[in-house]
Amino acid sequence: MSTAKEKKKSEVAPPKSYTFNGPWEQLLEDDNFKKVFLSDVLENYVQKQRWYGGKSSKLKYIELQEYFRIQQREEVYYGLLLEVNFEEAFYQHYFLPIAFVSDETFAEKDRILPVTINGISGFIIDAVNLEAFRRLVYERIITAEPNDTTRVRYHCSDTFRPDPYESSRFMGLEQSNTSVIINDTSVIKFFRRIYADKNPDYEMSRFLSERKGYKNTPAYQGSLSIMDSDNVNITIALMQELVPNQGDAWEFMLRELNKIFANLEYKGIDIGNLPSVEIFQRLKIREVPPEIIDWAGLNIFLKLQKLAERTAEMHIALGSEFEDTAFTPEHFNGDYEVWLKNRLLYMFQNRLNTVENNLHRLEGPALELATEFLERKNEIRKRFVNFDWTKLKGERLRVHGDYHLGQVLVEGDDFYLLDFEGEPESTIRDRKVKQPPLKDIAGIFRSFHYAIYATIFNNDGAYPFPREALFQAGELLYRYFIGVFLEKYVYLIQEHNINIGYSAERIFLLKYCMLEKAVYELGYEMNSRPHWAVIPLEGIRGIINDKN
Ligand SMILES: Nc1ncnc2c1ncn2[C@@H]1O[C@H](COP(=O)(O)OP(=O)(O)O)[C@@H](O)[C@H]1O
Ligand SMILES: O=P(O)(O)O[C@H]1O[C@H](CO)[C@@H](O[C@H]2O[C@H](CO)[C@@H](O)[C@H](O)[C@H]2O)[C@H](O)[C@H]1O
Repeated sequence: MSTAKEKKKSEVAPPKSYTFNGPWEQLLEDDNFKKVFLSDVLENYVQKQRWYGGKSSKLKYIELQEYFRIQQREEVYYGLLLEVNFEEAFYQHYFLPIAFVSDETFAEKDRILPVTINGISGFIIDAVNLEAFRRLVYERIITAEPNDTTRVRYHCSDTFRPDPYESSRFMGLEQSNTSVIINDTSVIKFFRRIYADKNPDYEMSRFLSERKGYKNTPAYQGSLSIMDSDNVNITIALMQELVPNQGDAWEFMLRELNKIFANLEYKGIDIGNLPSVEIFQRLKIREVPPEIIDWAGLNIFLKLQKLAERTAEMHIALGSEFEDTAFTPEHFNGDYEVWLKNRLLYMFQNRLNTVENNLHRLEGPALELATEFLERKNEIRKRFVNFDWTKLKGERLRVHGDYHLGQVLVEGDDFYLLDFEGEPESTIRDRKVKQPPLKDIAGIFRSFHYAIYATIFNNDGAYPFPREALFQAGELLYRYFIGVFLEKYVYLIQEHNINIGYSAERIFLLKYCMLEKAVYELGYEMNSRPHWAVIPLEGIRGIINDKN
């Protein structure tokens, strides 16, 4: 491994190419190559990648944490685990598979460094671009030995009946990892940001689909992991069934909401006269007033019930384990309370700081709300401190952890739940802590609220009503959405003896987790799309103004 001292940057100009007089299979044993490769060459490359998560920090230097061979017979690629160190005194790990290609047509994308190896000129590129690499990984997974104990481990699920390799292509969607589609039936997701542990997406996918037979997530088919020098199992790639779909539930919800808001004019609805309902009141569809059904249509409520059903089934599966301690349910206790409060107070402080430092980037209602957020900081902090485990009787389970409409695929009238990696900001250990399942419910409710506000903001002027009236209609609709969802969800959860507490406990946890999520979102938006910060700020105000 090269040292930080060796890597003091930018004293020499970046090399234009590298010559190695040995075979490709020995390239990474050449210290000089590593020095050149890890210099500005890789730094410049990495910082341009979509999957690079350090864009708001200052890169100091890159070290090669581990490397391993991804190999089948004579065909060899390298998997690199890069440690990216930042000026701000933290680091992140990334996975980069590399290949050597001499034919330029294979190196149209993601060229990292021109090299000459044993007299043959070519390029080092990101291997994911090569069909041969994707094929090799697929074939190694489907032919994996049942109990692979080698350092580079491939695993194939007993429940998977693979076909021989035929084709592969990039998923081509906006994402933080890199997914490729194999044979139009499987998806291999190469994790880019790597954590020194089993990835929760792998753990949850395998647990839910292989062990519990939960049908509404893509079936686990296999994986690639490595044992690092400390004997820790690190997930590198996850292979799952490709679920045919018509897009995600976020896009679906935005389309539905646009129709619902357009109906206000089209159906001549008097917003001030629409019947109201208590927030968190459970509602069967027949209890939703006819005026609301007439306005929003029955279909959206049927869809919400279906989503509630699939969500409840996920939690029922997650709450039904009695052997594997990574998944067995637990009760609230003092340790959890201390962990939770520490984490949330730290996050809250970080948000205050971010908002204070970025007030100048906000204007109009966002600025007003952000100022109110800062003024009411003690009130919000008190809400986070107000958590007393001795009053809570429900269970904690492994949960989705970052449940929102963008993590749900729509397939006909049904839904598939995806991406169990957890909140990008949390540490890997925190993501595996058992939480009240209502944390996920709070996540999806925040997403309903987001979708309602995004519809109003994105379609400025499209609905001929004052903005305040649209907010009023939106808040009302939100109450009916969550009422219908809650009724179905709580009914199913209780029918399967998962203890999420009595009504007062449930409402306390929902509000607590919704405030947590909205404060989390405020940081996410300030960092990635400040013009959306107004949405979580509205959410925070709504939650703290509700005194019950
Ligand atoms: N198994 C799958 N079947 C169909 N589409 C999928 C599957 N896995 C992912 N997708 C699509 O790819 C997108 C990104 O996947 P996701 O797992 O959320 O990636 P990332 O963790 O990199 O953000 C999803 O929103 C979904 O549209
Ligand atoms: O999907 P990711 O794991 O990357 O989640 C992050 O990005 C999400 C945005 O893509 C962000 O979600 C927030 O915006 C959504 C609309 O774009 C909304 O549906 C969610 O409710 C809201 O939280 C998520 O918080 C973040 O972790």
